[in-house]
Amino acid sequence: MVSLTDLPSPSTAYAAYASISASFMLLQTTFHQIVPRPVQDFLLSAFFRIFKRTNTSLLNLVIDQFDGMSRNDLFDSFELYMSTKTNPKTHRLKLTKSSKEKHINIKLAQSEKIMDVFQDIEIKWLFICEESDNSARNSSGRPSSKIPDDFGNRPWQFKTKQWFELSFEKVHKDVVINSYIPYVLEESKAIRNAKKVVKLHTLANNAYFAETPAWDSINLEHPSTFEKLAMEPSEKKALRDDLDLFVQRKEYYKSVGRAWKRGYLLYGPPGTGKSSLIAAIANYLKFDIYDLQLMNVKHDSGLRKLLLATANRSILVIEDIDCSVELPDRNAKPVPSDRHPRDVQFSLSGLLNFIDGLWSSCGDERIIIFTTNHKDRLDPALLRPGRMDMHIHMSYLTMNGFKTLASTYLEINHQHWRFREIEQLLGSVEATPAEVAEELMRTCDADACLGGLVNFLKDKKRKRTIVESGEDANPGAETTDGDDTTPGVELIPKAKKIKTNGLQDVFCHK
Ligand SMILES: Nc1ncnc2c1ncn2[C@@H]1O[C@H](COP(=O)(O)OP(=O)(O)OP(=O)(O)O)[C@@H](O)[C@H]1O
Repeated sequence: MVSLTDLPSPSTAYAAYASISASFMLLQTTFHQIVPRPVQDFLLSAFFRIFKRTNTSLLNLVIDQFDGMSRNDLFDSFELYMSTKTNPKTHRLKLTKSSKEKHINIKLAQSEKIMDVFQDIEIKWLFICEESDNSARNSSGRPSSKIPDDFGNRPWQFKTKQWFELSFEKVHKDVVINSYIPYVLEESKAIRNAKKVVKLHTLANNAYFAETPAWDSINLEHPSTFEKLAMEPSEKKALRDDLDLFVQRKEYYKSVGRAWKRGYLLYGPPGTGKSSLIAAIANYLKFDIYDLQLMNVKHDSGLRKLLLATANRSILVIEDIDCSVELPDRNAKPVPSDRHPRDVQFSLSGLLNFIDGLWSSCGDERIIIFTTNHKDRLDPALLRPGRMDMHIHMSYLTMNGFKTLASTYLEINHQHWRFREIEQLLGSVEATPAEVAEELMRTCDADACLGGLVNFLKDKKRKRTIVESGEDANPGAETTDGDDTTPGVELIPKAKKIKTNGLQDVFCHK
């Protein structure tokens, strides 16, 4: 216990106070004499900032780049979001772009601050990046351990620790955590989606010989969009609405106990836009395409591995399902490999069951598209209700479809004096959008193109009349396999068309 006699006398206390005051005044004078005025201002403002921060009602949230050894999703999302929030007060930005990326990435530079406002709450963002050299090295000058450190860096790299600091009034803590952060995550998802480069995955070159074929990928640079597709507007709208509903229904699919997948069957003559529609869907949803050429797959096991290697939010396309491979009957036993020309050892039922079952339940947001030129030749198993959710008929060109092409190819967005005649011809002759598009590309002169199209359609009509009346359309001409895009193909049976390159032919611009 402290007694009164232990306390310093008033004169001792006064002497101590006088001595501290004198030292303080001496320090202050020295500070003013040696430290330049701008540095003084900076130190004082820093002092007051720290003082203010620790004594007011501000709350700081720290979002590290790494959570232990794994990346922190929040950091990546926030980084993306911040790139759209730069303003004239921003002093320094970092720009990056890898060879595979189309867009330039904008990031904040060290110590940059950004002010964001959400529901009238001011939120200040600060980006901090700290680097320090890694000292523990082996004899070759490299660090001994190969395990990434807690910043996720390989040990021979500089340690870089990056984080965001958000500061705002403490009273808004709940709004920021429960509303603002989910909002930032949603926004960054949309930004990521907009930046996403859609890919086309095809079987690797050695797929046919490999026991376990693999996917190769390239950027899908097909410019097809719903707007440019020559289709009936009502059909386009129905399909787009269906896609919109599908991607929004994660919880619904879960609640009804179904895999989150959707199947579309596109059927119609060659050149009516089935591949273009697939590209338009991929561009619209930003889903990658997996183009599965069944001809290049030998066994059920290889097929399963390929399907399991596909990612979520993707479209699995099997083109020309009726003729791309001789699928054995669904109830038949596999054909012995020594008797089958292609060693095919998988069945249509195996493929369908796997797609319906395991494959689709292993992932989310899967779309599967089959295409065919001959719906009537399809195995009934494919047409069974519930298997393909929508059957989309890609038909010969209608007047509405033609107007879309005229707008896209010739920029004619109003009535043209040739339209009446073209409408009459399209009503009596079957022309594919591919054929008409070809005519519309012949010159830059719209009148000349439409005149050429009229002649083309009249010629087609004449040939068709001759074929129907049993006369020889091209007297003297040699009989050839011909181009099966002519509507006459429906009247004269042709040999089965075997596709070799599928979507690759259409999509890869060399
Ligand atoms: N409906 C359409 N709208 C706009 N362009 C089309 C349409 N159909 C065809 N085209 C044009 O014709 C070209 C070939 O069409 P596409 O390959 O999409 O037809 P397809 O039905 O898939 O043919 P195939 O059955 O031979 O694969 C496209 O690149 C496009 O320029």
